[in-house]
Amino acid sequence: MAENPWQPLLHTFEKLSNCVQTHLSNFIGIKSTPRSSPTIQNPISSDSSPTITINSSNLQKLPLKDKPIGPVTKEDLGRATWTFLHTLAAQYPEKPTRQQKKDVKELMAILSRMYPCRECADHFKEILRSNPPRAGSQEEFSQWLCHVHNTVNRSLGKLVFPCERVDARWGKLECEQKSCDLHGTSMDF
Ligand SMILES: Cc1cc2nc3c(=O)[nH]c(=O)nc-3n(C[C@H](O)[C@H](O)[C@H](O)COP(=O)(O)OP(=O)(O)OC[C@H]3O[C@@H](n4cnc5c(N)ncnc54)[C@H](O)[C@@H]3O)c2cc1C
Repeated sequence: MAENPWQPLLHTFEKLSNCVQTHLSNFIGIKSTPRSSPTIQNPISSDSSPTITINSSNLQKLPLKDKPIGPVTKEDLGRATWTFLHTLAAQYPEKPTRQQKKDVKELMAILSRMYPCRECADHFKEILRSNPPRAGSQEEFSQWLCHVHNTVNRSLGKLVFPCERVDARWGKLECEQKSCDLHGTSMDF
């Protein structure tokens, strides 16, 4: 049988319509659910796929990209910031330049003033006072960071992380041809 001449056009239209639907549902965010139900529908799921139901307890642990659009919580912000800091420490050069060591100290000082959670920033300032940043090498910086993260963990009643496993937990970014690596110096500063 001859192919329907409208088929390619219909196919393109269907793809376009799916794309608009996905963007609209991402834009709108959470679908409303009956008041009696404490669950939230995942806006990314479509009618043809099984419905993923997210409740308020597992919602907290979802990566930011999978969360329905809404305000960032203190926990989201903390996880994202620790990810940034531990990744930075994993990529920090073995032999940093004088400028890189200075930048780490400044970054921590700025975090302690501008971190967008007042109580966390004040707490971090106190921690820095008794644990000034140590960033003479990659190992020194990642161990120092692990230690200060544990200080925050303890104050929140969380488990202490074994710092000898920090390199197994946090690695360098996967970038082609090491294009993300930070370069240090071959000279001793
Ligand atoms: C600078 C700073 C100060 C903060 N201060 C406060 C505060 O005062 N009050 C408050 O309520 N929240 C604070 N937070 C947020 C808090 O630390 C957590 O990020 C948040 O409670 C979410 O915790 P979580 O259990 O998901 O794991 P997180 O503590 O966010 O850790 C993320 C992941 O890092 C790994 N990890 C845990 N500990 C270590 C470690 N020591 N070294 C290496 N990796 C580790 C684990 O795999 C964990 O899943 C702060 C965050 C930051 C960045």
